[in-house]
Amino acid sequence: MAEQPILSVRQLSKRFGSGKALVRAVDRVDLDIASGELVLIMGPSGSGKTTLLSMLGALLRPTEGKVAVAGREITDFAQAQLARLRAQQIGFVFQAFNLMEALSVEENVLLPAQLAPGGVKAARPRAAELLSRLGLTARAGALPHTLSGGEQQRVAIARALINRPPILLADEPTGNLDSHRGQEVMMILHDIARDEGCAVVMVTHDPRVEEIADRVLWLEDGALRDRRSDRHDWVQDPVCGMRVDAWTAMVKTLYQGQQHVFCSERCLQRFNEAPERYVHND
Ligand SMILES: Nc1ncnc2c1ncn2[C@@H]1O[C@H](COP(=O)(O)OP(=O)(O)OP(=O)(O)O)[C@@H](O)[C@H]1O
Repeated sequence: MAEQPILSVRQLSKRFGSGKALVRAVDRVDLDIASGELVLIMGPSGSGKTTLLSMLGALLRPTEGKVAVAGREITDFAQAQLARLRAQQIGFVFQAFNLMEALSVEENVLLPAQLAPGGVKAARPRAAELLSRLGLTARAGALPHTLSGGEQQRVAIARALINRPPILLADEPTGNLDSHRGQEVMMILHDIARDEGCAVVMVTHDPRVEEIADRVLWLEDGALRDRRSDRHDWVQDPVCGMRVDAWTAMVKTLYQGQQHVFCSERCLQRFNEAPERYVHND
């Protein structure tokens, strides 16, 4: 990576609990993210994705290791410094849109600008530009509950970008959206990464997003690896017959000592109802 990474972590670890209850949620992760890059973090449930993202966004202090934003180490920052850093350098988009219900769309978008040097007034043209870009101009005065899920998530994206942060962190941003709206939100994030030079790091379970990502990282048991360099391990879903990558599949079960992999929870449920229908011991 020729340029200095906008976000860099070294030997980053987070442990919860102790003794028998010790959880190594993130375990000695090294990672460099460049400006304008769209990076996906995927992995099974409970593998440490949210914990890693929270440390990347200075929302959670690591147990060990270092985090640097634009070459500046933030590990020893006091709470007030971290709050300023988050307000100015990092935008967050979550699965739950977390909009303020009593505020209009535009007021929601402008909220983080209160913490920016120019304040809300200076940010108004930027808010108008973002609302236009995200197709929300006509809804600027509306209250969030009158918007569709996809529109609400677009408001959350505009809010995350109001202070022109060089880093945008998104945790399951399409988790509450149908596939069409989800795809739309993904393309917006992709375009923003490209046009604004913003690094986008996204946690997702959605394999369709892989196509638009620059890098796909796989987190398992707290450890990270580059998934595209790994080979695929194609197997057949025993219920529907679909080709599934056993290496990355989320839905698996053990039956008679053998692992079976499924395309969805629905197929697993059907399998569990009558496994003997799908497993042939010949
Ligand atoms: N505050 C906490 N206290 C104790 N354990 C925690 C805490 N936060 C997370 N963990 C544990 O750390 C591990 C990683 O959790 P994390 O939420 O980061 O996983 P994830 O990959 O984001 O999961 P999912 O895809 O289900 O959201 C889990 O075993 C979880 O139970």
